[in-house]
Amino acid sequence: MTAAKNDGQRVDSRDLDIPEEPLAVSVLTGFLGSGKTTLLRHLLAHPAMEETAVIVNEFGEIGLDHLLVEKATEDTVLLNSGCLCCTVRGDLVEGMRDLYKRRVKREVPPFKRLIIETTGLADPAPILQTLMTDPLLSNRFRLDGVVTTVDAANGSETLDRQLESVKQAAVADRILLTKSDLVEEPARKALEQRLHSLNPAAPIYESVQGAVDPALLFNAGLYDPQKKSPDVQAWLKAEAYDQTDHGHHHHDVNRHDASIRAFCLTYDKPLDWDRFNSWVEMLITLYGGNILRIKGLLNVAEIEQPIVIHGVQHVFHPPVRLEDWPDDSRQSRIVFIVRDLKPEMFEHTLKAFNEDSSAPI
Ligand SMILES: Nc1nc2c(ncn2[C@@H]2O[C@H](COP(=O)(O)OP(=O)(O)OP(=O)(O)O)[C@@H](O)[C@H]2O)c(=O)[nH]1
Repeated sequence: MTAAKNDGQRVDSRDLDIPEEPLAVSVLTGFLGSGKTTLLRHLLAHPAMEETAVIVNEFGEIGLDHLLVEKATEDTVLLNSGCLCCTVRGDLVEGMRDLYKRRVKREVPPFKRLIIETTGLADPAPILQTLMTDPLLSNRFRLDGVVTTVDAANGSETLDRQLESVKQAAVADRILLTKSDLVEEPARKALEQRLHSLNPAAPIYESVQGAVDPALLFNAGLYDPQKKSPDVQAWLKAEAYDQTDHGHHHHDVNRHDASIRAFCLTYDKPLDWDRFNSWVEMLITLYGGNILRIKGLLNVAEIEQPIVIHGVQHVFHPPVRLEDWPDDSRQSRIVFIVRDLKPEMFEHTLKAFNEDSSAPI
């Protein structure tokens, strides 16, 4: 089969390398100077990271120069390891589409994984939303997870001063505590505890000079590519969240993270799908910006299999129907990370929408 190129030449589709599955994307975020580039350097030199492309969504300089050997195309460089790196100074969506196009046309090596390094000042939520909603990107890429670097030496102070850094830690699937060589054990433990209460489900790993096993940081999504099946328990980690005692959180109003709450709602009866959707719509309309992340495993009336939902602020992935329940429980479990909102409000409104027949649907 042939297709017309913009310049009028014909392209033989046998020349195209179209990936069979969406490519895994990991978002690497973390505050300025927290060690993102150092981590990338280490990761990209690891044999397990072959077939990786990196987009550095930065305005500053890229610190990967010593690894560069060859220019693949104008703004893309091939690293020693065979990985690919390009800098997107403008629009990330354009950059990703362009990189995908070049991969399909075999102009760059056939990478299977993409890491996006965000600028240190970024709120990662809009980037996650873009990945989930852009129609061209969401078919070609799937979000594997968010890796957040936190500087063990300055992390606590940064969390005090910069709301962005709190959000970066709150939406992480994996947290990497960097520069742990620079702090004493008690200070590191206190920071770990703080990060854990911000985001109870994210494992925290330590690293010095970016040294970490890449296997710990990737494959954080619902779908386990090794087993070729979803691993919903590892993904949801409902048991890590505060289930009942809403008073556990510290209430130091001078700390940004005092405003962040992570909790799990459970619901025993099957949910009415329309009512549940109306509830979510209500939450998004009224509080979208304050809902950093929602993940859920739902028991929906008249559907035997569980339904998985995943949202970031205003945006939701399309719900996924799994083949089977991960355990014997048929409870719906929804985990939230929110800002300036009370768990009780979620609990009461979920009940009202599902059980009060006069509630709007
Ligand atoms: N002692 C020590 N220094 C580290 C470690 N990791 C990174 N650094 C240093 O911290 C500084 C900042 O690290 P980068 O990797 O550039 O941090 P970044 O997050 O990419 O920084 P920006 O791109 O500015 O946001 C560099 O001087 C690193 O050498 C570590 O584990 N221990």
